Amino acid sequence: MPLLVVYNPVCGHGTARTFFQETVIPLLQEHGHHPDKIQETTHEGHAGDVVVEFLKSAAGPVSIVLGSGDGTLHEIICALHAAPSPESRRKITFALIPCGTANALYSSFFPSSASNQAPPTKLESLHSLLGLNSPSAPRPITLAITTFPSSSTAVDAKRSSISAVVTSTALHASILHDSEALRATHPGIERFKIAAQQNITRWYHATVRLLPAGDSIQVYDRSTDTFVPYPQVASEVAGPADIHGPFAYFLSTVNVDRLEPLFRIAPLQTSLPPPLPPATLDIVIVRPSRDKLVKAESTSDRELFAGKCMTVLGAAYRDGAHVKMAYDSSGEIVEDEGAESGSVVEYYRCGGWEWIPEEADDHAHLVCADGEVLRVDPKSKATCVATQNLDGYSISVYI
Ligand SMILES: Nc1ncnc2c1ncn2[C@@H]1O[C@H](COP(=O)(O)OP(=O)(O)OP(=O)(O)O)[C@@H](O)[C@H]1O
Repeated sequence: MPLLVVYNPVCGHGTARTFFQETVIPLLQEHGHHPDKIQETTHEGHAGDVVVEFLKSAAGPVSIVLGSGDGTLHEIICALHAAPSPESRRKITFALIPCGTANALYSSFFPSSASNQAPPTKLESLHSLLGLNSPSAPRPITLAITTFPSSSTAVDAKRSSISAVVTSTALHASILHDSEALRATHPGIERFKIAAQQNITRWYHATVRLLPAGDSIQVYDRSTDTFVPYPQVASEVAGPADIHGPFAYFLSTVNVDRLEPLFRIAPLQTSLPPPLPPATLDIVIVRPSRDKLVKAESTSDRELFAGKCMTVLGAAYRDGAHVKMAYDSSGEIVEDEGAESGSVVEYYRCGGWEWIPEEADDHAHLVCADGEVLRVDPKSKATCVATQNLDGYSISVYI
């Protein structure tokens, strides 16, 4: 099978070049795999161009050894979507080498946990390509396609983006927006925590419309630890369901239960894995209106709720404990409370969503797709839909 090796020398702590030259390429050669092309990226967007060019010269299914974070994989997938689609179904299987900052896809497929006898190394996916791990089929990945109807007539107006990890608005999109400016001084995940502190008191004004997968929208019921049909579509005709803001947190994931090795924000992706098909995404929402101690959108109430948000996000680092949190009768957050108290986190599984920001709220117009930050046009919306079919491509990861 044709083999391409691509690595991004500047992602994460900038170690990919040394790791590829000293470890990855020698290991491939030792096992009789001689790459058709080895390419170090030289600029933003380069990885996508390299893959599209390679596919023109290589017939049939291809393997790609990719040394990067999630953002470079995102660029490749977007470049495939922008390129003319193949006439026959094209299979692309990635061996991921986690060299980036967050490496959400890799750390979800090869998780670290207290119970791991031997923590995963950076070579697990490559070992599967080489047949050194116990045999398992490559895992097809679900993609989330976000489209932005544009009022702009500019030729280069960006109309869509595709995520293999996360699509978000609200706090998470603001964090990714602000953290990019901190990359030079904070190359590790601490830049996300600094940006979170800068944005934690903000609320985002929008309406979310949940879109069914097939005819189903599901909501997590923490009292039974199962998904149950979302009430508004239990009627005969399934239709969209609206959730009104303000929102503190709104995020959806495909494929991943975590955004960093220990930040398990969508834990049900692995504890209650979605059956396929149809393709679905998991949505995690935190809204201040569910907290009875929040009376108004005042500075003091936003500060009060910021503390609750930090508690929720902190619990995500404790193996996804936030999905079990509830408000007790005095409005304080407790864990594993009985069914009668209200969940702090709303957790949905469905086919997609629409985010319709209020025009006056500038920050509510930001959307993050795997680290790329885009903006909803005034009076417009973003629509995100899960799929396993990207044009003529079938994309998998060696696990
Ligand atoms: N030679 C290069 N010089 C500058 N930027 C580059 C180069 N090669 C790739 N890039 C850009 O580097 C950016 C960061 O890459 P990537 O997202 O993979 O890593 P990361 O942000 O460190 O990790 P993660 O996405 O997992 O948090 C990408 O936007 C990519 O376009």
